[in-house]
Amino acid sequence: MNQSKEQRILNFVLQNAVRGDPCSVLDTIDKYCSQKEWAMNVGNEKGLILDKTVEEANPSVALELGTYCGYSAVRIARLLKAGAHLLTVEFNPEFAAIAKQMIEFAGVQDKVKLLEGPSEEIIPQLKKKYEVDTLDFVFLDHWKDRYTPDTILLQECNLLRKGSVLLADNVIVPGAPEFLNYIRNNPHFQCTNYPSHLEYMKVEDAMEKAVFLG
Ligand SMILES: O=C(NC/C=C/[C@H]1OC[C@H](O)[C@@H]1O)c1cc([N+](=O)[O-])cc(O)c1O
Ligand SMILES: [Mg+2]
Repeated sequence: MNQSKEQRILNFVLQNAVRGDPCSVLDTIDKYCSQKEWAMNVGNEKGLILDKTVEEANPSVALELGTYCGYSAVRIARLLKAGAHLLTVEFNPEFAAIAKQMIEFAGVQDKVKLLEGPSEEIIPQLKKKYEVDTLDFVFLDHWKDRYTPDTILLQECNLLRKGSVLLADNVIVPGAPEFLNYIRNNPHFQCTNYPSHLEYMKVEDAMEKAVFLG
């Protein structure tokens, strides 16, 4: 049975990146996906916006929705302080298996917990099953029509505190118009838009930051 694109990306990393070096893993994925096969990693341009947002938030507990191959999980985990950790949620078992290997190769496995399943099932389990109090940072990069319901669910589950930072990828392409409408008209969030480009393409995209005001 021939390999998936995601398996080809992982193999390219295993053969060309430096084990235990997160930056080399990120650069190698970006090289493959810009030169050989496009893939939906956040990429280096939007990745720099993600880096700055994570550094500013300096989270103890971070959540990512939509792991895919683990590119942004590695990107976030490499910036976390000692004792901080990232919970990342992936619904697709094939992607989760690839991401697990990517995270381990990068050497950030001690900072990352990969949770397999639908976000709407996992979010309500975070407090009791995964011992989360509140989330300091949330990266939304999963199904675009889940951004709004999952943001509402995070609030209903009391997982946000005053100052929690949400960052959403792809608010232009593929687009999350209903999320933008929800979050920008919600008085409990302070929003900032970061224009950028779709990963590996000359297509406009943007990220939206939303700080929970409590
Ligand atoms: O669908 C996108 N992301 C949704 C990811 C979906 C995955 O996460 C949840 C589910 O397991 C699925 O495997 C996406 C699509 C494009 N795109 O250009 O098509 C670009 C991006 O950055 C994206 O995050
Ligand atoms: Mg994305």
